[in-house]
Amino acid sequence: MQEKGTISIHTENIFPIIKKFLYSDNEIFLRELVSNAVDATQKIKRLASLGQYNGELGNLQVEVAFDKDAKTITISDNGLGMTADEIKKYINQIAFSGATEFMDKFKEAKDANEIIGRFGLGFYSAFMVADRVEIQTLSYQEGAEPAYWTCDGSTEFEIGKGIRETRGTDIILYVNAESEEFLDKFKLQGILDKYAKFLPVPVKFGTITEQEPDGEDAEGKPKTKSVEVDNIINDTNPIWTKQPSELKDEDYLNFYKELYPFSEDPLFWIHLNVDYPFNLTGVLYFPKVKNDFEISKNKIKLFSRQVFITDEVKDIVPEFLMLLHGVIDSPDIPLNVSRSFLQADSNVKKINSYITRKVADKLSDLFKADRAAYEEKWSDIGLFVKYGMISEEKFYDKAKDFVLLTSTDKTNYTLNEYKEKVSAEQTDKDDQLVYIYTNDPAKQDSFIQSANKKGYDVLLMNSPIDNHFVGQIENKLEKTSFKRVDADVADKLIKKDDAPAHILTEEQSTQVKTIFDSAINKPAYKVELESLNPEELPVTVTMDEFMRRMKEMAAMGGGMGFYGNMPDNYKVVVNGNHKLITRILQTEDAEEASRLAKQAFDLALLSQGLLTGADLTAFVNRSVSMI
Ligand SMILES: Nc1ncnc2c1ncn2[C@@H]1O[C@H](COP(=O)(O)OP(=O)(O)OP(=O)(O)O)[C@@H](O)[C@H]1O
Repeated sequence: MQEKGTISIHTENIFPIIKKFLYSDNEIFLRELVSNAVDATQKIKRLASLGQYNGELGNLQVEVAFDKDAKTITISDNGLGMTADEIKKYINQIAFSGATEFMDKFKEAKDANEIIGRFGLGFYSAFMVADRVEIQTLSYQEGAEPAYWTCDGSTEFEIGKGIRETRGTDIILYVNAESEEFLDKFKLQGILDKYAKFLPVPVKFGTITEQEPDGEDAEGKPKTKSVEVDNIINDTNPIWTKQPSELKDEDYLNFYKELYPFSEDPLFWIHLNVDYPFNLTGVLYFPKVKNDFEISKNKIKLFSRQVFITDEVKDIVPEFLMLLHGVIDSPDIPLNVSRSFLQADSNVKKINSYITRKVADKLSDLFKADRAAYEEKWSDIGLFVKYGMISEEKFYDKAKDFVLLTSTDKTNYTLNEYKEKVSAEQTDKDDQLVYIYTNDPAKQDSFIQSANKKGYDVLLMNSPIDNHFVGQIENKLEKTSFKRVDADVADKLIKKDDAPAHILTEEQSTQVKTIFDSAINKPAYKVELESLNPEELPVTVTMDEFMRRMKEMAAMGGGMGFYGNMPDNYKVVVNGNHKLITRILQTEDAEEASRLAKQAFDLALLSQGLLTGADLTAFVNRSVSMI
């Protein structure tokens, strides 16, 4: 019995399109065929468990082999096999039931994944690399005859009696001239490692040499001999398929090493396991994140029933968790559809919020269970937490209880603890709490010391995300504002009614202002006289908090272009109550008074790292002449 026929498709010839269009992604043919083979073995197992197959199951396995001379790649399985009728039904017809739709839609598809899965063309991806494909198969059904099918990529096929003697299927690809690169051990091994490493059925690819004990030598030392054993490329039972109770920390760490061989150990992990309302398993790791986000991104691998699909999980995992590593496996994620569809998919949305919740719960547990250990990890996880609080409302609601604020003396506080700590000293006359922070403790040291002297605490906000984070919590917390420690002199950071009295008369104040204005002689620096604590520095240079934030936003492209174009403006606060100012007033020689003023101003600049170039040289020379 041999039959020829035409594949039932309404469109002339689909293969040239598949081949040409999908060329860049052509390695996925192996994923598709190996997955079909795995499915076939799982189906026979299922039939056996349902009592619909009573024969020997044998060692269920898939094998990938290649023959460089014959230019073939063969994917074999001992699954359920197909009868000739089933080939006609599943290969000839079913595959192309969507062909018309395919022809309409293929133009908008962006990659091979999209087309192949969406139109049930898994098997036909073989034609991306093969001139001719042959099936040899024997069905599990009693009395079934072996069947054979072949097709050269045109719409013509041939079907007839096959030669396979045991249950299962061989798919033989006659590799085309452009795809001979696939006839290579390392190339195929690489593709299998990528897509098939965790398939649930053993996949054999050639053999490897192992050493086996072989008695003892003449001196009684143990001997070994080389034996060829099957090279099974996959771990059929990866940790995410197991129950957390079966696993030890070591198992998680080993798995992490297997996925990311050159990475440092992760901080901790979350085992995901849901089956309702969607099905999802996986393990997500918190890596040690360096300040460079980008290199840590895109490390989560997405699987569907243990078949690797992609490491682009952008729409499935919330943006702020893109820094996590690990695997997610879900048959419920529509893998083969376009981006916009994925974003609108309700399962994807649920998965997204499930992951967010699990991560928040894990952090909360860690915080509650062992505060000290949590604080130790804070420098690494702080980034996730803050990023999450900024980008996801739901996460903010949970994280507000375990986010930590770190003071310059390295003590950590929760939001509530911090409020409690500073509210007595740092509430201003309008009942607003003022949190003071530094983004550069070395540069702002003199300001920090002045603030501490006044009994104020200064928070450390020097991670790349803190700028945004400050804005976010300021919005959320009631009656609370943030001021960078150098936004004003310490006496003025928090406006209270108890300002020290002026010791200068108005006339004297004007006189001092004139001396400083002419000594400094720079339009960007505006001199103002304040009556501060006599202990404070005689001169301080500050930039207004509002102005500075606007300029920072403009620099980051935040739409504050107007502020970005403004020149830097500084306030030069002269402490009228400081004894140096009195001395300047009493100095009769105008030149000497100006020199003193200039010296005090330069010292203020120096303490902030603002004194550079010729100004610095002039300062050094002046200082030398003064001592
Ligand atoms: N190795 C095999 N053993 C038994 N049946 C197979 C084998 N390969 C393919 N088939 C049959 O051919 C059908 C079509 O396969 P194809 O890969 O084109 O689509 P699919 O597997 O149903 O869907 P998709 O690959 O898009 O997930 C399969 O559903 C299966 O019934």
